[in-house]
Amino acid sequence: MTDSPIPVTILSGSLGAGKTTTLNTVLNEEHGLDVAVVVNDMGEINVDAELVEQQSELSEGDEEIIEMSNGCICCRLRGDMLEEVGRLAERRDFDYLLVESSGISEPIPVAQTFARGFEDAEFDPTGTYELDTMVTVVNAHSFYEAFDSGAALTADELTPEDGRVPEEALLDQIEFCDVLLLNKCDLVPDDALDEIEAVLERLQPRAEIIRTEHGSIDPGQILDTGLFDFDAASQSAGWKHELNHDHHHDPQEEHGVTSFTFEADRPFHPVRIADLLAELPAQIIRAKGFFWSAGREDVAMGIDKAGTSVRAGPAGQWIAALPPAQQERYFQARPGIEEDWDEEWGDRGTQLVFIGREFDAAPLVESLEDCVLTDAEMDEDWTGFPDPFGTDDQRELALADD
Ligand SMILES: Nc1nc2c(ncn2[C@@H]2O[C@H](COP(=O)(O)OP(=O)(O)OP(=O)(O)O)[C@@H](O)[C@H]2O)c(=O)[nH]1
Repeated sequence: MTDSPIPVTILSGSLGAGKTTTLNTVLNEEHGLDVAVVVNDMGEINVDAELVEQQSELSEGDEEIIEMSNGCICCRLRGDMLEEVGRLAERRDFDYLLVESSGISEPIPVAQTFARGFEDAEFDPTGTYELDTMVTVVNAHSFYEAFDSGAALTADELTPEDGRVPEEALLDQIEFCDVLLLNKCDLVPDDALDEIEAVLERLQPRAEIIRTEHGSIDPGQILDTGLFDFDAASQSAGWKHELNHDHHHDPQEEHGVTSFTFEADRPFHPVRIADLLAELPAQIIRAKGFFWSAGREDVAMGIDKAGTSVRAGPAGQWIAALPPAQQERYFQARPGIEEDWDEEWGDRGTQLVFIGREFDAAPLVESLEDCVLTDAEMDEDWTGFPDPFGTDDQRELALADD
């Protein structure tokens, strides 16, 4: 074997989406590679690793499976995983590493672990491993059911360690990957698949979308693709595209999928916007961005809607609220910032992206406009407004089963 870095493919996706099935299919296909497998399962017993062992005819001894339980590789197990892959690398008797991450893993820390190492770990993977492909397996059937009933997008019942909900983990995984496998296509009618694919394209314009049944793919579609690019992946979320390119603020409708950006220079009334956010239609699959809530002239409020979960709360400081010396640093680091700088209010303002299906954007835009302060309210003392948003962090506003 040569000393060139060992390529790594990471498989993400919610519980039951078909990660293990895909893994088994790929391992059983002719791929001409000696593949080592690391499986991260959150359960006490690592069922997945057992399944992989039973199904993938390991008698030849050309595949090695490392099991990791009781934690998630994006959180507690980051160091452990590096230790394992470090141990594997010492032997170097394989030429490809395939990692199945738990359904609730955040893809960015997992990718970072391979691409940039992890400070507390003894093993530094850079140079030894090279992230090749980030794959997210999407359960087409859950999407279909969610579309039909406004139910959650994922059947995953585990809660990520940082208190996020599984739907947020799924959206993160969709928004940060190179290949999206739309699995369980056998359980969904073709016209619904077209619609799901249109939604996925809007959520993640950069990813290659492949429809699968029982994880059946050509191994070359996820092994040795050379597709991974950290910076490109970090910018690939559809909502970032919408925010960064102000080419269309008018609602864009295609294949039943609508997206638009809402902007305002004046603040929202805190109660009105909180009510609106709690009542966002189920057809809005993704909402992201920041807003100015009257009375909160120090912090920018953030919104994060992923499927049925909606969070809102303090997300960062307005540059205009920082001490002058710090402001100066922002001006230098981000030329062009002055263009949108208001003489009185600086960078305070609102920019929100909404992505959904079969919804009429006009009434929502109108409702958002009604949340903006009126001329009379602009002259009022905003500190007198009741403020339903918490002070700590973005918090859950509404859940599907509530
Ligand atoms: N009908 C149908 N069933 C599938 C398909 N892919 C997987 N399954 C089944 O769905 C169930 C879950 O599949 P897994 O591969 O274990 O899913 P996973 O993502 O690895 O799940 P966890 O490891 O538990 O998070 C299994 O019973 C599979 O046989 C598919 O395309 N169609």
